Amino acid sequence: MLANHLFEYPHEFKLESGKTLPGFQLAYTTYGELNKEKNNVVWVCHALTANSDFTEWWPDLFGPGKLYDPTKHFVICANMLGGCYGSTGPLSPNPRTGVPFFHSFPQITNRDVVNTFELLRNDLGLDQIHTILGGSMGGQQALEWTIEKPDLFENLVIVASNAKHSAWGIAFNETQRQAIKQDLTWKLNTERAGLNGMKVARAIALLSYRSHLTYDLTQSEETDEVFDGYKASSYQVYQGEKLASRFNAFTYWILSKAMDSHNVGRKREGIAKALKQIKANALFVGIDNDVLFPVKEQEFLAKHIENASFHVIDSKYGHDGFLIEMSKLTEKIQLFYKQKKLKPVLV
Ligand SMILES: CC(=O)SCCNC(=O)CCNC(=O)[C@H](O)C(C)(C)COP(=O)(O)OP(=O)(O)OC[C@H]1O[C@@H](n2cnc3c(N)ncnc32)[C@H](O)[C@@H]1OP(=O)(O)O
Ligand SMILES: N[C@@H](CCO)C(=O)O
Repeated sequence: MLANHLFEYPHEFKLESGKTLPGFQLAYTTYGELNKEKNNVVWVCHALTANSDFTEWWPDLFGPGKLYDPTKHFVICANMLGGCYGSTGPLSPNPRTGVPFFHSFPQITNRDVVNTFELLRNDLGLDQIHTILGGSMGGQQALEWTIEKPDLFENLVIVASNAKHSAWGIAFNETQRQAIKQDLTWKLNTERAGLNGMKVARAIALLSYRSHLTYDLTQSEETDEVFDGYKASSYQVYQGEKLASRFNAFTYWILSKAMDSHNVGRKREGIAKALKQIKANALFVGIDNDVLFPVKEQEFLAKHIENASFHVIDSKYGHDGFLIEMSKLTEKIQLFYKQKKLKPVLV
């Protein structure tokens, strides 16, 4: 029932920057079947390093008997443009030259990513979306889309995200890109260029994805006798290695820049006016201890959107709690449907 597909867009695609891509492809995953009324669509937007297989990184939400059940819903998620899981990105061959884009891949924004989703949606003939869900960068994209197409979405669920990427978030991303830049291989046009720098970038990022409390609870030494070779140190190294086995520095660079450029108010006369466009019933969930997308950012969103609720998940994990606190997140979404008297389950 879980199926992978490819959408090819063979025409020139204009980016927000004014630059163009000579077409693109999106690799996407679906789970379940579209019903006759075409009203059972659940669209998921993935975060920075995740992929279109939502059952891998949000396993508790999707499956038979779960909140989003493939016997009732048609769940879809596309790998974002610029990524490295099958959609067009910096390692894809540039049809204009026949060799991978590498450093020549143009800068993209969340709005560009959403425009590719919109082309896919049209191609599939989906003219209503029951619920769109996204966390972190995926939440930024879900928000962009519900602003751009207010009549398309019935419900919007956003976790640990924001209306505009914060100065703090940009500073973290820039520091990570500086680490990539320091890697002497970064200038090369090879798949592994900048990979050691990216390992450091991931280690830096982890400091913003977790919290003081997380490290305290999971990486503290058990004895007073240690004076080198700390658990916290090997954890940082390991996390860099782990990402390097499934990602590349070009995509890391492009997507972190896309995140930095996130501002729903751009060319829409400001954030407040942009958020007023949203017609969907909205749920914003913040994660306690999230230093990267602090709960005040989700509270702000809820305040500026009609029909919005705001909840906080108590967590010791910080930002990554949006991927880890599955049962608490499921409860919040169930409650949202119940309070709004909405039917999450369609038959
Ligand atoms: C569910 C998935 O991970 S799907 C895989 C793709 N992931 C995605 O697409 C979404 C993004 N995912 C993520 O960001 C992360 O996977 C999270 C947030 C979901 C979970 O993070 P994790 O890194 O798995 O958890 P955590 O921080 O507890 O680290 C555990 C790993 O660190 C290792 N580790 C823990 N402490 C130490 C230490 N002191 N020194 C070295 N290694 C350590 C563990 O052995 C474990 O290794 P493993 O992942 O190879 O089993
Ligand atoms: N752990 C998340 C963090 C960004 O939200 C990821 O790697 O995508």
